[in-house]
This record gives sequence, structure tokens and C-alpha cells, in this order.
Amino acid sequence: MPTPHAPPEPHAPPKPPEPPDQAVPPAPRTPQESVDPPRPTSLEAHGLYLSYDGFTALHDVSLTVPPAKVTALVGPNGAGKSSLFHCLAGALRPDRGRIVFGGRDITRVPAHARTRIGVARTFQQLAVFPTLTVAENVRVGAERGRVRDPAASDRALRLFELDSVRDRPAEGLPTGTLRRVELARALAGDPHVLLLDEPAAGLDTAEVAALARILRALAADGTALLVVEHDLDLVAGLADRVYVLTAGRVVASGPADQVLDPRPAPEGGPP
Ligand SMILES: Nc1ncnc2c1ncn2[C@@H]1O[C@H](COP(=O)(O)OP(=O)(O)OP(=O)(O)O)[C@@H](O)[C@H]1O
Repeated sequence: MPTPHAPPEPHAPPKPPEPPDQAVPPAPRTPQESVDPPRPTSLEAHGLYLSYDGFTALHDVSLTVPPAKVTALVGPNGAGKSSLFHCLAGALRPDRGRIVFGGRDITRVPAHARTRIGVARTFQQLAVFPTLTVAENVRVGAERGRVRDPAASDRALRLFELDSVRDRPAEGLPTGTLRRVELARALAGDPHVLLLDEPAAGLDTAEVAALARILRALAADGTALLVVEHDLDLVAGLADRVYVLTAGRVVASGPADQVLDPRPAPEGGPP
């Protein structure tokens, strides 16, 4: 039975960066590439099927996460959102179908190698290293993402307004701050694609608004973003395209204002 890979063990020290994966040539990138948009690298799922002990959790699911756009994945509990997310991140391998990144089939590429070629993710359950400082946590993300430029971590810390807490251990910081640490860590690796699993969970209204601004800025800079999110107000204001998953199938997709349940028309108005 497939199970998602566990997030990094919260109390374990970070693993050292792994050697380059010979089987997966990295997408062409340079240290300067982060300031050279656009980066036309899409992540695509084609006809994915996934089952757990005979229960089909994903049924012929296709989706595209294009560069410079925010794509959202919504649906009721148990719809298969996490299953699809794990397939895209490489933590689960689909039974059938293909995952394609920048034109290459990466279906069999494991999660850690996907991070190195530019597909970064965050976790629904916060997975920061509690004894490391905020800056050290973010540097782990830079190392995982093949970024050697120390300025990349500093940029991510600044973007998520973490400079004032950069030397504090992650342990004991508020949830909203830790969520930003996790986002900064994912971004520090200079990913082409950012997969965000409920990024607004535990954030207050002001933090959600700030998050939306940052995510829009990242998309404007060329990053492909996928957001799995229950907060439909955030999705409505953020996403360029929304996929609705129900019982393991994509039942609707399109621009947010067309796909998300519109308010009922006023009585006597047009049908
Ligand atoms: N490891 C597993 N073993 C067996 N069934 C699983 C497993 N993981 C998920 N499922 C089942 O697969 C279906 C899809 O689950 P999934 O977690 O992907 O949905 P979801 O849309 O992310 O739900 P939620 O919004 O509640 O997180 C559900 O019916 C769930 O019970």
C-alpha cells in the first residue's frame, strides 16, 4: 500500500545535501536565473490513477501547473487533493499516468531528486527543524534546491519578513511565523515550481493577505505555483486557474470566477 513519505523528522538534524542525481539531468539553470524570468517550465499530470488497497483515490486525473500562474486545487475532504499533491511532489508514485516537468517524464523520479531539479514543496503539517535557527532552516532549503549562492537564503528571509527572527531557534515561534519559515525554505532553493499544501493554515487575516501578495509576486516573476487550499476566499483572490477534485476525479477546471460556486443571482434577476 503506498503511503506518503513522512515530512522531515522534526527533531532530526538536516541531512547534508545529496550528490547530484545522475539519472535526472537538472533543468538548465544558472545562479543568476532567479533574476531572469520567464522560466517556462510547466509541471503536468497526465491521466493519473492511484489506489490504496483497491480503493481508487485518483481516477484519470490530468492537470497543468504552468509558469507565471497560480493554480489552485480544491475539493471536499477525501477528494484526493493530498494524493494528487504527493504524486506531483514525488512522495507517491501513481499506478498509471505520467508526471511531466519541463517536457521530461519524471514519474519515477523520487521526491528528493524533484527538489533538486526545481520542484519544491511545503507540508500541510509544519516540518521545520525546531533546534535550528530560522536562517539555518532556510539554508537547508537552499542546499536541497542546488542553490549555492548564500544570498538566495537572505532574499527568501527578507521576502517573508523573517529578518528580525533569523537567529532565533524555530522552536517556540508562532505558527504563522513557522509557516513563513517553511515557505522561505522552499523558495530558497530557487524552484521553478512551488507546491504549497494549505499554506494559509494557521495564519491570521493579515498574514493571509501578506501571503497572497507574496505568492502573486512569485508568479509574476515566473514561478509556477500550485496551491491546495481550503480557504476559498484566498483561492478566489489568488488563483488564475482552479481545478475542482471530487471523489478522485477532476469535475471542473477554469478561471476562479467561473469555477468557484458563484453567489446565487438576486431574485427576479436574469436566470
Ligand atoms: N494511506 C492511505 N490508505 C488508504 N486510504 C487512503 C490513504 N490516504 C488517503 N486515503 C483515502 O483516499 C481518499 C483521498 O484522500 P486524500 O487525503 O488524498 O483526500 P484530500 O482531498 O486531501 O482530503 P483532505 O481535504 O481531508 O485532506 C480518501 O478517501 C482517503 O480516505
